[in-house]
Amino acid sequence: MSEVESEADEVAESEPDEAEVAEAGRDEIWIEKYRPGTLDEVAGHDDITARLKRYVERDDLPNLLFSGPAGVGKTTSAVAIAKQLYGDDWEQNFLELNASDQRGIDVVRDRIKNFARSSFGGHSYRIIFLDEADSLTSDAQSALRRTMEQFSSNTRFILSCNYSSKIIDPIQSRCATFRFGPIGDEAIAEQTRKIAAEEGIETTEDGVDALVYAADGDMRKAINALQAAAVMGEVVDEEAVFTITSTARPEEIEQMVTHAIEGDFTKARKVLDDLLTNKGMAGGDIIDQLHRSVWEFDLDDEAIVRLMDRVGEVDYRITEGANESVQLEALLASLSLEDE
Ligand SMILES: Nc1ncnc2c1ncn2[C@@H]1O[C@H](COP(=O)(O)OP(=O)(O)OP(=O)(O)O)[C@@H](O)[C@H]1O
Repeated sequence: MSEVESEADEVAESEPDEAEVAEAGRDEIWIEKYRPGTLDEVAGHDDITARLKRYVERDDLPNLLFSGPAGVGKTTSAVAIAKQLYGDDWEQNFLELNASDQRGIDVVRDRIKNFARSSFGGHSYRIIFLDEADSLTSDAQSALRRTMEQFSSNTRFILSCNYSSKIIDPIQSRCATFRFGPIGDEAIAEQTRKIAAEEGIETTEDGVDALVYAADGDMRKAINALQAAAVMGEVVDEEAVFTITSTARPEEIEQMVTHAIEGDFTKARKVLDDLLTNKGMAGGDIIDQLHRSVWEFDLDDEAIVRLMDRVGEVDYRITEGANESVQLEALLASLSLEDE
């Protein structure tokens, strides 16, 4: 194994988590240090923040439902609303709960009731932020709906979830829904450049592009990757970012698919093996990258259709627990056979 490979192997074994990032010599986790404090600072969701600001200005907040993928600013926006409404008192008037609390929904309900019964600082309502609301069963959601009604005079709920379709209709109809999409590339690039400048970290242009690519719309992922890469070396470049995030370069994915489509299964399998073994990538992530990149490859329409068909099938099988490398090899094998 070459030096570069063994180095890649070492760092790719596990993606650094937030605690490791903090331990690695930095005082603070950057996602917290640079969490926007106001709605104006929330990047990439101008329409949403403009509407939320109007509620705050009128001090007239309805119940809210925030839906969208991880790391795009749902919690951040809820906290910003509380900060803008309550100023220094915001922590006394804002309760953050996780609906998937290990101790069960009864504990969550009790905490909601205790918080909603009390009042603080003469405000007419307090805010309860319930994260992962879509992890509640329909029965638990029905109970939550009754609690929302019971305390509607002095409490506003902000529910956060990945999929609003998993929230029962009676709750949806009691909330104003905001769909937070993945954050745009430009907003992620701008935020990571800003943080790097404040931290005195040098980034190359291809390093920022790699952060944007690896983050795939998730600002938390981009900032964590920047911090982890900054711990690794002087300059945050493409190499550092792809290594630290266990992300394949788009060229590697293209190479793998092209070999397979040209009928050279052995070469295609070698690239796959390198991604799984040396770069420590998960099969599901390779499928995600394949899915994202297909349109950028120089393939004819028929090849794209065939590939997408296989990607859908393999994605489903991996999600259901099938062996990742068997599935990916089978995908490459079927592409290789098609050409004959
Ligand atoms: N729109 C954004 N603008 C600026 N920073 C952001 C934005 N979204 C996320 N971040 C950064 O990522 C961190 C995590 O974001 P946040 O907790 O708001 O994500 P979330 O959408 O609530 O995700 P989850 O569903 O996983 O809880 C923030 O502390 C902040 O540093």
